[in-house]
Amino acid sequence: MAGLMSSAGAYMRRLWKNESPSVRVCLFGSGGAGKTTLLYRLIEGRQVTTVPTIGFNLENLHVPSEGVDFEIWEWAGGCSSLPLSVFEHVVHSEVICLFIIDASDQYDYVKYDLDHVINRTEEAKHFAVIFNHKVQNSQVDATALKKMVNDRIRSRQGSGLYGPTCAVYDDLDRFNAATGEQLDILLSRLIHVAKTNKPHLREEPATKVVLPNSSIPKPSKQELLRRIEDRSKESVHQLPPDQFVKQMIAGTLSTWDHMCHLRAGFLCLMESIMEEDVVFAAAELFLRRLDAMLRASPGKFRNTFHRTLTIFWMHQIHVQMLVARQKTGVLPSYNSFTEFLRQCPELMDGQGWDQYWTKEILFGHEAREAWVLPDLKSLARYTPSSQPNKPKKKAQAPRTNIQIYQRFAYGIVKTVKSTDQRRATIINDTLPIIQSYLTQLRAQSQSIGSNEPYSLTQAYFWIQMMHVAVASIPPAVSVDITKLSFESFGTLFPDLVGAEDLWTEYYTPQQWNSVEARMRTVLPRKKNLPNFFPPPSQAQMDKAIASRLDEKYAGPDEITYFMDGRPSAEELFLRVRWAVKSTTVTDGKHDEYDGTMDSHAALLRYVFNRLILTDSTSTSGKLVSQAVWEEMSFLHRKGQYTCAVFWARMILAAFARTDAAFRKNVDGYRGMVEETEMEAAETRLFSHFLSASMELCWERLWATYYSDEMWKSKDAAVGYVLPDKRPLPAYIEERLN
Ligand SMILES: Nc1nc2c(ncn2[C@@H]2O[C@H](COP(=O)(O)OP(=O)(O)OP(=O)(O)O)[C@@H](O)[C@H]2O)c(=O)[nH]1
Ligand SMILES: [Mg+2]
Repeated sequence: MAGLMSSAGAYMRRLWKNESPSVRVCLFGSGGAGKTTLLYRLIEGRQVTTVPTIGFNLENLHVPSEGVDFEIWEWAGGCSSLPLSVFEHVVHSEVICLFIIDASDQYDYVKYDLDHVINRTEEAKHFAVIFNHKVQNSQVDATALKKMVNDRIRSRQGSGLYGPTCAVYDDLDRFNAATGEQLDILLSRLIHVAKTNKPHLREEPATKVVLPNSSIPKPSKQELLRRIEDRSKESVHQLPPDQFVKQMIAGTLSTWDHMCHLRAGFLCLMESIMEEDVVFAAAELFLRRLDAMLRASPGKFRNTFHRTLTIFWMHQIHVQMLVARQKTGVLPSYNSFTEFLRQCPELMDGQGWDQYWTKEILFGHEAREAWVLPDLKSLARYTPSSQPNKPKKKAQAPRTNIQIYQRFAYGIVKTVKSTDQRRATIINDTLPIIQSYLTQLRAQSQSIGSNEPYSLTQAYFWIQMMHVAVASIPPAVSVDITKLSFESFGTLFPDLVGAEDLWTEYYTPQQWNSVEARMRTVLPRKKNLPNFFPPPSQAQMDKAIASRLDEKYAGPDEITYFMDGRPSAEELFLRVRWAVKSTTVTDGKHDEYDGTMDSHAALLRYVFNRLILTDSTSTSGKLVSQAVWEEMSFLHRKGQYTCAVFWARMILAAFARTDAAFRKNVDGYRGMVEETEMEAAETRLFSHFLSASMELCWERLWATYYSDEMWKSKDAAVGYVLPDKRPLPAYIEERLN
């Protein structure tokens, strides 16, 4: 089992691993110290215009003459808010940490950042402090600052617990990141450290000392299994699942112990298993039930309302459910909780949280009310091991018009479900899109599709079929089709999605292929279109769930086109058109942003408008990234900081990828004076922009970079947290020009 589970750390290390033999350097320092300036002085050999770094910049520096390659990670200032995960995953025993201080800053300004970094880089190979003398020959006397920094570093080194070798490069008293003065000395020192083996400072290896949270010894596996056996004999655990839930809500359970918590959590997870954010959906369900229980019998049970702990346990149970699924091929069943628990007795240790949080954090007010990330160790994540014999699921590119119609039809039905717009409006708006898509495909290649021209009747037929299919899923079932990929949906209705000749039941070939049917919707001659289908069987539902989970937890070697609910090309194509259309009628409003499809499109449009109006080459012009950040910062105020950073970076990266022709059109747009002309041009540009980066229209794009646990944390709301799945694309302003 250990092989199946790996900690987030191990997963990220694999993704972020130093594949090349380059030496990693981490640049830390307070905001505005000159880290970015130093980075690009090294990389580009000149002074670049910088903006406050969002997240980090990552560049490679080759020094062929010395045979050394550096991989430099420059972190945004204000390191004291950098989360533990940065240090855990990026700093290891071969890493050089460089802390830059603006020599004109006060010690009070830098000390928190300095302490934060020192306390978290014990694994590093070398730790050095350098002073950036921004203003040369200035009156500022940095002697006091330098002394305090020296004292601080010495005391750390003298503590005997600190691993890295340390140096304060205060002899470089003219060092300047912008002009590059004394940069050669800094570089030669870094090269020297890179080429030197890590000195052994002490006899025993330098291990991080984590003070145990409690002195109570951990129960053994036998002990935990014994607890499970004992408790499961109690009447409360003999109750069938439905009864258990009923009695919980009614406040009539005989006890409310740790095993009851686990069972209630397990059942909530089973009910939420198809949700996109299973753990969070289940946690909310659990807390609602808990609340009902506490109200129903005031004083009977201890109030165990605690959001962070609830999410923690949901996460732990969920990981074990996925592990069980990988072992046996199926999810544990609703009725087999005790059996499930025997496979993972560690869940029975009610103190299990103490490896992850300090008590101070976990039992503070904030963690009780909101989801707060662990401060000791990242949560273990489920990463499926690759199974060489398992057939790989690959999305097939649609070959025939029917397959294309079906995918579009499914996209339409999903759109109807997930936006406020009326079905008829959506269909009317979408049919021309399908037509243009097919025309485009026909123009691009002769071999794609069946080469049949667009047919209104055919398009409409499949829309109707998909709609009826979706409507025949019983409402009580927790299958939310807005979260199902087309492929998973196909497992629910194999007779519909698999059967390309379904139309023959309704239309004669003559009618189906007639020119008339192309131009307008003709009604079938053989049989009326259906109003309902038989609902999917339980077996088909189970298959759809399995397919959805396979997609959601695709192994690293099968990161396919679906990865975690990524919409199909047809769906993205629709989303682009929708985004353009919905934002052209009414301009989006900032304060309504809630991350849904409609508000997301409005956000994109808003930022895009600002982007194309910002002429960074004019003297009065703002930097593009600055303008984007200004436009996004309302999200920051709304407590969605990481979200703001993420979309700012994604939009900027997409903008940086646009081609010369597009930029030229942007210039043309800026030269326009006529308002209506400008509006039309802006819409055209927006449409071009999104068509080139269709993924931007997917409001859950973040899910390919972040786990739900990271993204939805309080930490991500108030500050920037790093993606734990893969790094964001880098962006620097000047590569735009
Ligand atoms: N004159 C002078 N200005 C500098 C020097 N280093 C940085 N600056 C200026 O100081 C400001 C901040 O520099 P950055 O390199 O962006 O600072 P940073 O440490 O990356 O800042 P954050 O990313 O916000 O943490 C910019 O306006 C730079 O031009 C220097 O050596 N001399
Ligand atoms: Mg910077």
